[in-house]
Amino acid sequence: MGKFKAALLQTHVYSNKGKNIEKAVKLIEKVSREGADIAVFPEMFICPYDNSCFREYGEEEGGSAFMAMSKSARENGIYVVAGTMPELVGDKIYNTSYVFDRNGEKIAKHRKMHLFDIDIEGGQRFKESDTLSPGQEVTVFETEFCKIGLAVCYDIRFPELSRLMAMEGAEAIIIPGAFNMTTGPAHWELHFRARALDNQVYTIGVSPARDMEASYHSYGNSIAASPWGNVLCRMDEKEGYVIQEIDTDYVKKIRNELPLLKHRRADVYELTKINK
Ligand SMILES: NC(=O)CCC(=O)C(=O)O
Repeated sequence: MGKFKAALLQTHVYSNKGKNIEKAVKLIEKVSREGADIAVFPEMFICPYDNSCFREYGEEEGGSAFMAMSKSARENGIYVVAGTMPELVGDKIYNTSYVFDRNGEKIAKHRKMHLFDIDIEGGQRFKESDTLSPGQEVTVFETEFCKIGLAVCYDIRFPELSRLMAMEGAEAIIIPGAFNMTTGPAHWELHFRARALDNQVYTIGVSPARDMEASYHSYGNSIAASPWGNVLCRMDEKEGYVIQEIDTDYVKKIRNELPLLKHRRADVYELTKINK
């Protein structure tokens, strides 16, 4: 089974958590009827992307958003990559993405590893580390189509992480994200194409729609790039969705024709995970 359809769901994030969940459930139903195999939501799809909101909107694993996504995956027989939500663990908050299979079972969980702390003169400033803690795990999950890597937004800027996922067998990498109006126009597409090209994988990035009333202005532009480095689809800033076909046979073809991963000089350099 080499082909699957991924729905990139560029949702508007309301200040009402329940409304965001309700809308997500309806969207899952809609795209599954339209033939999608995997529904992908954006970073913080149930919560405004604002440090002052993360604790209030957050939940422990198994909370209301988690359960709604699991139930909806099961009822519609579709994989759900539940964007991210603030995960509460004691005093800590993680920016966490859960993946549910067609039976509604949680099959993966990625806590954003690289915290988004930037301060660009005249542009975007954000300090996730004021409220969030970093994850420690590289995340790759199995589907009947292929192995898929999972990371969150700023994680895409660290090529080692995508390379580790490719080395663990990922043929696609899914990234719920929320770039902004300073770095988005400059780097968003470039990163998705670069990680796709250097690892010969599909990359899929899903953002919230832009809301100029919000404190953080998401770039939008949800995107999929091919293992050849081409853009397959790219949205604008508005709410909506795209269903994109992914063909894992094409990954194998590109890797056979241009065997970059085989040509690595493992005798000269290496990349290893540190198990603490
Ligand atoms: N939410 C994020 O991690 C934003 C990352 C971002 O905008 C970037 O430039 O990187």
